[in-house]
Amino acid sequence: MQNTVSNPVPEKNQTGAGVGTVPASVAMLKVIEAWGVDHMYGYPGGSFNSTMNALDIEKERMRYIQIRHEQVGALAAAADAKLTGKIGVTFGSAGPGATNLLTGLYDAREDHAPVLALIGQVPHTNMNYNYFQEFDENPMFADVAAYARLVMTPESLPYIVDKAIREAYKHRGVAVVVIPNDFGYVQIPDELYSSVSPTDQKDRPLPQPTDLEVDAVLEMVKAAKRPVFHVGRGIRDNGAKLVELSKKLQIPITVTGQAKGLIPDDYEGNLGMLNRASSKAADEIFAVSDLVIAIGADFPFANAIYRTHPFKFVQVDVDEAQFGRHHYLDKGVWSDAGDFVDKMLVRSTDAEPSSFFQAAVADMQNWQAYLDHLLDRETSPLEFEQIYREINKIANDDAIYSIDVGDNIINSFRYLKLTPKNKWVISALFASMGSGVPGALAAQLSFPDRQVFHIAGDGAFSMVMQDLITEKKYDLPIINIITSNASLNFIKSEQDDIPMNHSGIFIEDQDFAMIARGMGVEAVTVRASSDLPAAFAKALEVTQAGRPFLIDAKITDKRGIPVEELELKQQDGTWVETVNPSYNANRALTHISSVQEFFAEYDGGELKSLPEIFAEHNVPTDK
Ligand SMILES: CC(=O)OP(=O)(O)O
Repeated sequence: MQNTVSNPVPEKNQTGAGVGTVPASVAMLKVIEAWGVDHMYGYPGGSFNSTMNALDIEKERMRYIQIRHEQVGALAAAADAKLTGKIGVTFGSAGPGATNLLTGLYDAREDHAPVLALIGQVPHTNMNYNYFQEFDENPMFADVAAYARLVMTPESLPYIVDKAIREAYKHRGVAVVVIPNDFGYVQIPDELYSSVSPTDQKDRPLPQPTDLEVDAVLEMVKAAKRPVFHVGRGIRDNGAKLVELSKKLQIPITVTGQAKGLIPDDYEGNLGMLNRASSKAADEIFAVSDLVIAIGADFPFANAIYRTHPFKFVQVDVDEAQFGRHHYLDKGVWSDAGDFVDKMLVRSTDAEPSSFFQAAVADMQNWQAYLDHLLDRETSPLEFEQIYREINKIANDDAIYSIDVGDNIINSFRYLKLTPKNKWVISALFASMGSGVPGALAAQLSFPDRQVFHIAGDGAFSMVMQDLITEKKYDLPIINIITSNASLNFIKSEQDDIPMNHSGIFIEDQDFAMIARGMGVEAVTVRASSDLPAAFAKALEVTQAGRPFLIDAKITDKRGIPVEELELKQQDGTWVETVNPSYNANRALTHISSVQEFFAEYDGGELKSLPEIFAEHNVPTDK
């Protein structure tokens, strides 16, 4: 009765090469391999040993990446999916191994990343007896997963995993398969996996815009005086076409967090991101726009930014369930972003040169000059800008960036110069602190020949720093840059913006270089900008030799200019810019009465207000 579930004891040294049969767990891995997956992240536990056995059998085809906390594995699988578009795979054993996955799985769900999570379960004969680490796992995953199933027979395991992968792709989300450990050892007929035939995801038919829809949008563009694009990750590799459209229709571009780099940062009409991580130009131009065309964009700050401005709103989205999610619709176009842009190019004629577009470009150039001026300074104690100067100096043109949550999101947006050759991974909607190390692991594993930067604050890094061990174990030559200022500085700024004392945001400073060295990773500490060139030269030397490196950059807790505090209103037919007083209630800036004072507070004497720039470009002030 060797092959029955009632006697699931594994044979030693199973090879998976039995005549016509194979362990169910091996059959499952072969399905996952057939979908083009070559590595998965996890940490073993007793309830997962049948799959660990299969991972040993399949080690030539499936690389097991041993992370040191399941949350890191789940976040890394999500990052794999965000970086490659292909499904990421992670696992955890029953009980705590399963619960530890949740943060990463929610991150995947929120950022529409297809992820398969395999969950260990006690042997089926022990289920429902309150057995060690046993609990009913499916209800817990019901919310995060688009598909969650408990495997009921060994023979169904390869099918259920294949189905789970299809569901994850279809919903661009999480699929969970819970596997009673004993089932994985059972020999099942090998045709149960060999009949699996993955579908090429690129062949998925995408909704197309009709001529009528595109013409209606073009009419709205003609009627608008200050149109703006807001572009998300849905634009994928069509950034160059959007630049062409932006020039042709004279419409400036703003982007979402995940779309950084998809439109070259050096395109003059790319104003960058909105809201707190924004450029001044993006926030200002968006605030005065009378037509927003959102293309493949999800935007978590819609209630703060979209709904507070009176513009007409066009939404172009590949997912018909997303329409109206962020703003009432003047026009919805159910379409792939690239196909929409293609058709807009074909059906439009060149717009007249627009003073509004020129003013948007000038506003961005003025902002860029301000940033360059801050980059060029020398500072001791170290401020954050010079770190970005050094990164830009040594970065390859196809470098990949994993940026953790906090001030580094704002600063990376402002100071890193990216093009579509680069890749960038963040935890955008779930904003999970601790996503930086996992993102870098995923980047270096999926793209072993490319340079990978990981930038994190001390708070975020200390949540996952044990996984420097993983960088070391697999010789992943990641450049880790920790900006440490013993403060949760992003949260400090939020507390500064409301009337409250600082509470709970100061954290113990650590010697992260010493911690890294303790884990076998070479590292240095820097305290002044003059230390940076040598530190980055060492980082290059070590990573080019195939080893990870860490720079612990001790920075001040200075806040970058909070451009989201600027407000634009029309008064007597002209635009007036002020600083929103409600932001300043509890800090030294309460005395500020003009935007010029506000700019000066942040070393921005050369910054111009938007009404000044509008005046220089004769932008009509009518409503
Ligand atoms: C979350 C947070 O405040 O991080 P940082 O200190 O890096 O800004």
